[in-house]
Amino acid sequence: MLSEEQITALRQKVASVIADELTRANIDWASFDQLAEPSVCIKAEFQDRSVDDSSVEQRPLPGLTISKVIDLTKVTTPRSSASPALGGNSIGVAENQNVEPTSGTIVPLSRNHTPIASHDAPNQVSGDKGKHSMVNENSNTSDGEDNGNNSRMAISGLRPSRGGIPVVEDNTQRQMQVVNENFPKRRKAEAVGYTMKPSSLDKLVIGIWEQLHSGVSVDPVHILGEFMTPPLLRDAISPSQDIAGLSLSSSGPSSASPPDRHFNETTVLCRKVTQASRTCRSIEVIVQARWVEHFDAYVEHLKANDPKISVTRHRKTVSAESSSNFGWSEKELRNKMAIWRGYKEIKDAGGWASLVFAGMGIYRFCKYRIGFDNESMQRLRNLRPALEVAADTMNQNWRRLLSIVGEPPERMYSGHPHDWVICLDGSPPIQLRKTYLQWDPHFEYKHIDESVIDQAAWGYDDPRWKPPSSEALTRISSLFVCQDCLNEQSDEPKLNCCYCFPSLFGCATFTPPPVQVFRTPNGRNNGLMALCAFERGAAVGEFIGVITKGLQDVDVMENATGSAKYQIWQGRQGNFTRFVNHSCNSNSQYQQFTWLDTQRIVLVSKGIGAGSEITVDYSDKYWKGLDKKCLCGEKSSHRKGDYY
Ligand SMILES: C[S@@+](CC[C@H](N)C(=O)[O-])C[C@H]1O[C@@H](n2cnc3c(N)ncnc32)[C@H](O)[C@@H]1O
Repeated sequence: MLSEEQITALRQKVASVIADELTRANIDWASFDQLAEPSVCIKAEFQDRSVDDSSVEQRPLPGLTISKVIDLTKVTTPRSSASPALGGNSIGVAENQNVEPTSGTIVPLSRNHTPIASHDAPNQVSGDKGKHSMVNENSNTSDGEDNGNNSRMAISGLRPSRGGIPVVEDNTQRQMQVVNENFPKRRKAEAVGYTMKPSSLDKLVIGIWEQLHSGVSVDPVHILGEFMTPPLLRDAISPSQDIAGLSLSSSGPSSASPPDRHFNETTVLCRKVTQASRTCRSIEVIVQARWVEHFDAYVEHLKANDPKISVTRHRKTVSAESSSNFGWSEKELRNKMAIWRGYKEIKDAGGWASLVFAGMGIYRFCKYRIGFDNESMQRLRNLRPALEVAADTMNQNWRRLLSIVGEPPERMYSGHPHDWVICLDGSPPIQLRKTYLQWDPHFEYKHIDESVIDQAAWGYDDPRWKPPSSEALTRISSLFVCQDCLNEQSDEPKLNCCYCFPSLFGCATFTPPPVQVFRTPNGRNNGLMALCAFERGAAVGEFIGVITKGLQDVDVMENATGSAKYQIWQGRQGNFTRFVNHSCNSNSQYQQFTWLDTQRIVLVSKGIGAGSEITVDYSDKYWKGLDKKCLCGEKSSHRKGDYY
């Protein structure tokens, strides 16, 4: 019995031999042009060569023969290289269907899957009846459409999915669809929470969200002790050193550091200085805001002690004393104080987090004071809990900065950012689980970044596995080729060349998506809000959950590769896409995308404004026969007749 590693090595060997043979063969590639529908026939037989008798024909081992005709039409016919993102004809679903390759593929694949603990298995969770289900019926869901290409065991590190496709009736309600068409024209989505038109306060607030979600760390540790180490730039490039780092001085090349070390050390130093500077900037504004408070308190104190003198007079006295301490003219101090007072007002409304995470725009905002009206400040007040949840859960040490101004350093909100549900009226955030207890007293939700395979349903197989496209066959050096842009895909950022959804796949930095779970005001329980704008075509996130099958009457996304139907269940674990509500005029849609030969479902923006609720169209099928009314409120709803 061969081990899994041996089988993988065997596959790789076979693949590379075929590739070598193709290179060696004197193929007139130019004449491919003349073939209307080119195909290649690959035959491989595993034989026992130990059979001595040359007169006996070597027989192939039963069951281990590959014989496949591979359609190359798509390889030789130029395709659009546009991203699967919006705006082109290259929307993933349709493209992916057409390039469904055969089992004659030679790309080895081995992916590890995290099995879910049996107690997490949705099959074993009862009491979830009456939840919703979503379906993608745009892929090759029919077994018959597979053209008999199920025999993929010979070429993939994954074992083929088992049979036993669950019986899920076609007319099951609550099934959502992945869109398989160009985007419809749509009008601008209306913001439900904080309308952030790009001006004054809106810009400031968007800047705060961007800072919060950029992964920036404001921690006093960045300025305390970081620079106590020996000077990092002691080997700075001097005029006597050439740019390649080779010393031209008499001490010779041995004393010089190589350029890569210079570069790496400078990168570290630069990062530290940038972090420290960012942290100092935050400290600066909070201290200045606090200074204004102390200034006002001092004036009040003087007034209380000497009520006969006017407040203006007392203020002048304190200003004079301060300008002398700062070493500025009184006018200079007045100008600066006006800006610092702005910081204080922002802090009073939006809390300390709004100051600490404000971008550079806060200076301009406070200098010109455009938008410092009551309405704007009320909006900031409503935002405060949301900002604090995001700051506490994504930047655990930010409150330590506050001890400089005598505020408690303990965070108020712990856990995952989406463990908290924000209220639009500024009332305190609610724990996520509490918003579901009325339906399920034991509700818990585990936030995960990668889908997990329900082992009880699929063993160690991933039913989302898709055989690589025929393009992949022509580019043997690339292990994984994007079926949309045809570039090489890799989890290793240095190797990856596919930028279809760079915020999700193949790029170095993954920052938390700027979204927050919020309480809908009109009976839809929770929803998902975009804190920053998502450009049309940008990925909001991947639909993550438990890959399972056979669930009925619970919320699932249904999808299929050529040979396997599967469901993604978000009832107990998943990501924020679980909170996306339906709209008949949605501002996002689900699209299929294949990453490393594994099918994914990506929530893609159709143009989402900062502060808007993120919505998708669940499809008619989802609502069919469902005892619920659509509350999206869209007048233009094609379900208007049904639900209003
Ligand atoms: C995937 S969940 C979305 C998140 C959900 N609102 C929550 O709080 O968990 C789908 C469910 O949300 C509710 N929902 C979503 N969109 C809705 C809409 N337009 N009108 C009414 N209910 C909606 C329905 O109960 C639906 O079954």
